Amino acid sequence: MRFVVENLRFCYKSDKILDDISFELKRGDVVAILGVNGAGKSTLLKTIAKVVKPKKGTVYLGEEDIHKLDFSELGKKIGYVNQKSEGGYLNVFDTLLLGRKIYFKSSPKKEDLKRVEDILDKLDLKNKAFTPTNELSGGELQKVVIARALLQESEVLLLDEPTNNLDIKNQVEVLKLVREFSKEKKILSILVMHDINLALRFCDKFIFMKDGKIEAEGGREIITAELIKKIYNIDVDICSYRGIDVVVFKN
Ligand SMILES: Nc1ncnc2c1ncn2[C@@H]1O[C@H](COP(=O)(O)OP(=O)(O)OP(=O)(O)O)[C@@H](O)[C@H]1O
Repeated sequence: MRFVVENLRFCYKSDKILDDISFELKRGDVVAILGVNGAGKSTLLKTIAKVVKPKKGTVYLGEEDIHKLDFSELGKKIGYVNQKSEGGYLNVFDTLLLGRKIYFKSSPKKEDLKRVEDILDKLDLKNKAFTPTNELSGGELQKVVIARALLQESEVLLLDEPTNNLDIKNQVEVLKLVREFSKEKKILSILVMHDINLALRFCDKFIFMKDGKIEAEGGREIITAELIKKIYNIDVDICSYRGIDVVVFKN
């Protein structure tokens, strides 16, 4: 199953924010979208998720133009977590159960409850299960909204800066889980990220944006000191530590 973004263009009033964005990805891939502040990364996710309407272009999932689907159909195909989440009066358990709502009618099945319990355990949130989400810390809330999106098991998962607010252990836990879900359930995960080293550890494919356009895309072989200089205007070395590529900035 192919996921194809074709000639997307988006403007805020007269400002062109996305210009002729095209790429093709496949299910099971974990993809990082990288680039400087203001490059258009969040706008690209919003345009794919139909939060904003493109001026031009199409997004296909298989043969289907996903922008022609209504919102409930779209929800089954695309999960989207934006940069800023707000808590509410529902507790963590019920909030997570909402992620399973498309799989049951009036009451949840045993399987749905089990899925929620498992993810609470994996993300170390068991002790917060009955806490209203508006009483969580920023990082705890971030984990809950990502967990809810994972439980939805949509075909494409869009996460805008998923490790924002998270300490280093939770950054690793969340990205591990996103990767596990993507591989097990053949979900295409597209993540806006700033930390290139985390992206290198957890993603298979990289899309670098600059001024609303794609500057480079591909596997880890595209991440070179030249590309980093071109995108961020900083000098780096790319080293290998225990077989892992690491980007280190030079003084
Ligand atoms: N609601 C809006 N109205 C007008 N312009 C906007 C709006 N939202 C974003 N923009 C502009 O669109 C451009 C792209 O913003 P976007 O949030 O997509 O960038 P980004 O690459 O995700 O940045 P960051 O890394 O800082 O989150 C920026 O120049 C921003 O000022």
